[in-house]
Amino acid sequence: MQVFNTLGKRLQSFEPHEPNTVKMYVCGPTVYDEVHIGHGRTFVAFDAMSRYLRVKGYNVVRVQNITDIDDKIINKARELGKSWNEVSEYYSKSYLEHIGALKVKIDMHPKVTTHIKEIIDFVQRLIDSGHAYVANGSVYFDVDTYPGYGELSNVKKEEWDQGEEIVKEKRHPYDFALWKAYKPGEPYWESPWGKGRPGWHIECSTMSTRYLGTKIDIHGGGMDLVFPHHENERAQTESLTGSTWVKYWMHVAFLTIRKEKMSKSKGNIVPLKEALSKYGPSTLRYWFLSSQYRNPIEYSEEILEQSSRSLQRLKDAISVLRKIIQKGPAHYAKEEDVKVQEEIVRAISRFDEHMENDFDTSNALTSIHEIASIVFSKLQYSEDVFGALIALDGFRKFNEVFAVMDEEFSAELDRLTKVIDAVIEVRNYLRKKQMYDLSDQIRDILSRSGVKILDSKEGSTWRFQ
Ligand SMILES: Nc1ncnc2c1ncn2[C@@H]1O[C@H](COP(=O)(O)OP(=O)(O)OP(=O)(O)O)[C@@H](O)[C@H]1O
Ligand SMILES: [Zn+2]
Repeated sequence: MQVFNTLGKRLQSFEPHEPNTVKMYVCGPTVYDEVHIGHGRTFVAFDAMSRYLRVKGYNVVRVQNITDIDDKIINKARELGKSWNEVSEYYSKSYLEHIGALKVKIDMHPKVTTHIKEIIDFVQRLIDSGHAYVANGSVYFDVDTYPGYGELSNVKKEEWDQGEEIVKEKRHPYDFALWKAYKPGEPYWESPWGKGRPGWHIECSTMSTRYLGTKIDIHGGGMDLVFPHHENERAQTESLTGSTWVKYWMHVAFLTIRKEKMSKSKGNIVPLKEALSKYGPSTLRYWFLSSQYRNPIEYSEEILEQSSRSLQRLKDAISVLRKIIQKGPAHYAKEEDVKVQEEIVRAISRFDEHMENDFDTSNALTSIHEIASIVFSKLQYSEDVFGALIALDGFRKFNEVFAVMDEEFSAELDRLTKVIDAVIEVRNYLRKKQMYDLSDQIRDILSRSGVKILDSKEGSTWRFQ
């Protein structure tokens, strides 16, 4: 499998440190506003990667932090006249709820404020090893002590002035804060350097090494994090451990709105909770994954409606397949059927090939639509049960990665389908006996439960509305 490494900007073959385990750390949100669909895009991208890796047999451990103390949280609390922790607690709860509703599986959500001791310890070790220095109660990382600085982002340190308020106390303008000295009115923790709070970058180095050890396989986030955040994380961590920290640096392109990055600070967000209630998790995931993660996506209502229709087409194909299978029994496949079966198998292996190519969910999805086309143009008429079983398996595999049709593959649904089929059979009998009052009543009852019956001369079929 090939993955694109931001470090070196090239495709590399994927070989995790340990043969069966993938350790993944994704930078989570700063919780001062609602989680939005831009976050959704990035978090779902890593979710699909994890799911695919799990299908391949890896044990994936995903850690994603919550930044629950930061300038932006403090400012928001001031604006609202609330305490900083009221703000961060409210938004982190909302974040966890909605990212869960989006079916993003994260194993651990460590928060900065419950890891202050570990952060202080990390900073102290950087000071002890000569990579950091104390100035006026703050601690800065001495960038000149890490020769690899700039390799990840290709940004020259000399060209970067962090724009800190008190630059004078830094040895170089490009040094960055590991620990910020207390300012009146701000939250603080006690430390060997006096009262203060952690800088932004140090939290991810600390929490990642705390839970995943000193070597991780995938570290990622949105593209905006390459510089300075990940460049700084890398410098601190590798200075401390003395060895390569991350094997693959992976970054997701932006979700944009009116061609601009969607972000809390720009005030142009579509909250995830709104999008979830309007479109549901599956349509959102489908849209996010219909582009490869390194290509930007532009938000519009039309694109979501179109995604919903495309997804429905896949679900309709599954209904056709289920009917063919239920109808059975399997007959000996004709030559034509075998050709169709082979076509389906080829489409399924193309799905894999695209996923193996840097998680190209976009082309992988195209292969799945090819199967749907085969269902509608061929299987529907040939009613070849073997072909239908192969195709259904392809859809199942697709869903294990995309998680957009979970209802279609639940055991519950299997049972429900059988019950509805039985009711339809009774109704067909009633219609044959011209007992239309009763059969109409059944149709109305089913319709109220979201089951739409389609009558034709040959009999009746049904689908979920
Ligand atoms: N529009 C977006 N598209 C893709 N990923 C995004 C987008 N916005 C944020 N992310 C990613 O989500 C994670 C959390 O980001 P963060 O909390 O900084 O969000 P934000 O809205 O950009 O906030 P801010 O405006 O304060 O920077 C990061 O990995 C970030 O790269
Ligand atoms: Zn981070």
